[in-house]
Amino acid sequence: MFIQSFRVESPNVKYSEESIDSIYDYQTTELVHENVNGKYEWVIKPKSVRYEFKTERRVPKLGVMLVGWGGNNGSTLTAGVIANRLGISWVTKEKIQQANYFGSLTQASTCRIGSFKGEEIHAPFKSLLPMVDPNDIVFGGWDINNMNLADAMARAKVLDIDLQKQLRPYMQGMNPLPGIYDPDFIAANQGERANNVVKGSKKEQVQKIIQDIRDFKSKTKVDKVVVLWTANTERYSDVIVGFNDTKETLLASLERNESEISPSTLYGLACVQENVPFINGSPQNTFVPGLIDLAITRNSIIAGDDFKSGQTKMKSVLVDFLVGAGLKPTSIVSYNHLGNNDGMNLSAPQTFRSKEISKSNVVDDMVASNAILYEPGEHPDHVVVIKYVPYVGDSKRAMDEYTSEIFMGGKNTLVIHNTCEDSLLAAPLILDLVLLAELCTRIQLKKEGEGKFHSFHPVASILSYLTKAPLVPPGTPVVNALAKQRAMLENIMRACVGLAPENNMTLEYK
Ligand SMILES: NC(=O)c1ccc[n+]([C@@H]2O[C@H](COP(=O)([O-])OP(=O)(O)OC[C@H]3O[C@@H](n4cnc5c(N)ncnc54)[C@H](O)[C@@H]3O)[C@@H](O)[C@H]2O)c1
Ligand SMILES: O=P([O-])([O-])O[C@@H]1[C@@H](O)[C@H](O)[C@@H](O)[C@H](O)[C@@H]1O
Repeated sequence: MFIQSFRVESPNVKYSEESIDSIYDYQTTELVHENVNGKYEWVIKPKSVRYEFKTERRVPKLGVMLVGWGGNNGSTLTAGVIANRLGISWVTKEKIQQANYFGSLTQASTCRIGSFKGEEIHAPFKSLLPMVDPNDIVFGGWDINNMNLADAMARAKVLDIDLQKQLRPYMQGMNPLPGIYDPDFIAANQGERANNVVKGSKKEQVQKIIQDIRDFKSKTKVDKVVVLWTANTERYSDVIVGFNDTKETLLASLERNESEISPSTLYGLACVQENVPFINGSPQNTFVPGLIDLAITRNSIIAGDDFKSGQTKMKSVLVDFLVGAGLKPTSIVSYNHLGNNDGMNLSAPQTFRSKEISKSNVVDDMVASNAILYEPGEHPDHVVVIKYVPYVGDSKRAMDEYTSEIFMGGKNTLVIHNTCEDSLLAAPLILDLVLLAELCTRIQLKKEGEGKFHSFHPVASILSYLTKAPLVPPGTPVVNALAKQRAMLENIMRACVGLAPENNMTLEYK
C-alpha cells in the first residue's frame, strides 16, 4: 500500500510551527584490541549515543545557479522542471507522454514506513522531511557559450521535438551569464564554444561570480541559492604544498593570479566566500585541499564529485552484490561511446583521465571489505574506456563485462549493454543534489555532551549516493556501495523525524 504523507507520534519527536525536533539514540559499536591473558583479541562494545535533530520546517524559495547551464544536462534539467511545473504532455511516436521526475531519488522513489494489517506500507522519499518542490525552483547560471536555453535545448538533441516546441517560449529568454574560461583546463575542441567569458584576473573573476550570485538573488527574490557545476570536465589541478594545500596558500595564490587555479576552483572559492552550497558534478579535483580547508573554516557546504548516473551507478551495485555474496570479481571492463559535447571534451587525454579516475575508484571500498576474497593490495583488473562517436549524440552506449571467480575454480562472466540518453540520467540527480543540499542547510544536530546545535560537517558526504567519487570530510571513510549510501541518507532523514533506521528485519513476520 502507498500513502502520500504521515506524522510520527512518539515521545522522541515534536512538531512545532518552526521545526521538527527529534531525539535519536544512535546504536553503534566501539572496537578495542585487548590483551586478554597474553593473547590479543578484538572486543566489540555496542554503544548508544543520543543525538538531537532540529529541522527547520519552512521551505525556502530556492534559486539554483548552474555552471554550464547551456549544456546538455543544464538545458535538459531546466526544460524538465518547466514541463513538470506546467504539466506539459507531448506526442511521441509511441504515446502521449506526461512530464515526470523519473530517476530522481527524492521525487520518484519511496521508503518503507511500516506495515498495516500484514501489508507493507510505503511513502514518497520526499515525505520524510519538508523539502523544496522542484517545480518552484528558479534557475540561472553561467556558460562560456552565449546560446539561450531554448536553442541550447535544441542543440542538445535530448528531448522530443513536440516538447521542445512547447517549451521554447519559456526558455528562449533564459541567457547564461558569462563564464570563467581557461583553455588550459578543458579540451581544445571546446574553444569554439567560448564566446561568453568573464575577463580580468582570477581574483576579479571570483568577485564577478560573487556579484552574479548576489544580483541573481536580488533579482529573483529567492531566499537561498545553491550552485552546481555541470560544466565540462576539467583536467586535474596540481596540488602543491605552499600553493593550494591550505586556505592561506590558496588565497595567496589567488592574489598572485596563479595560472594553476582552475575555473571550477574559482567558482568554488566564490561560493564558499558567499556561504552558498557548491556541488561539483564533474570528476576533476575542484576541491583542492585549500578550498576544502576554507569551506570547513567558513562552514560552507561543498559536495561532489561527478554525478553517479549510469555505468558507475550500476557498478556500485553489482560489485557490492558480487563481493557481498562471496564471489570474487577479478576483471571489470567498462566501455562506452557517446557523441555529445561531454564526450567530445572527454576525447582529450587530460580530461578523460579525470573521468577515468572517478569511474575506477568506485570499487575500492567493496574490495577492501573482503579479505577472504582479496589478499592485501589485491584488486580486480579494472579498465575504463570512453570513445567519442558523434553520430550517437547523447545516447550513450555502455558495455560492461564483469568476470568473477566462483566456487571450486569456476568463472562467471556478466555482460551488460546499456543505451540511454546520458542527460536524462544526470538531470534528475542534479535535482536531488540541490534539493538535498538545501535540506542540509535546515538541519541542526547535537550529540550528547555537546553544548549547542550545529550543522552537518560542511563536506557533505551525506550526498554520496549521487556521486561517483564522494567527497568526504578529511580522515573519514569513502563508501561507494549504492545500497549503503541510500540507506545512510534515508536513515539520517528518518532519525530527523524520530523514526528508527530501516533494518529490514521485519521480525514481526519471523
Ligand atoms: N550522464 C551525464 O550526463 C553525466 C554523468 C556524470 C557526469 N557528467 C558531467 O557533467 C558535466 C556536464 O555534462 P553535459 O553532458 O551537460 O556536458 P555539456 O558539454 O553538454 O555541457 C557543459 C557546458 O558547460 C559549459 N562550460 C564549460 N566550461 C565552463 C565554464 N568554465 N564555465 C561555465 N560554463 C562552462 C559548456 O559551454 C557547455 O555548455 C560534464 O563534466 C560531465 O562529465 C555528466
Ligand atoms: O555515470 P557513468 O555512466 O558511469 O559515466 C558516464 C560516462 O560513461 C560517460 O562517458 C560520460 O560522458 C558521462 O559524463 C558519465 O560520467
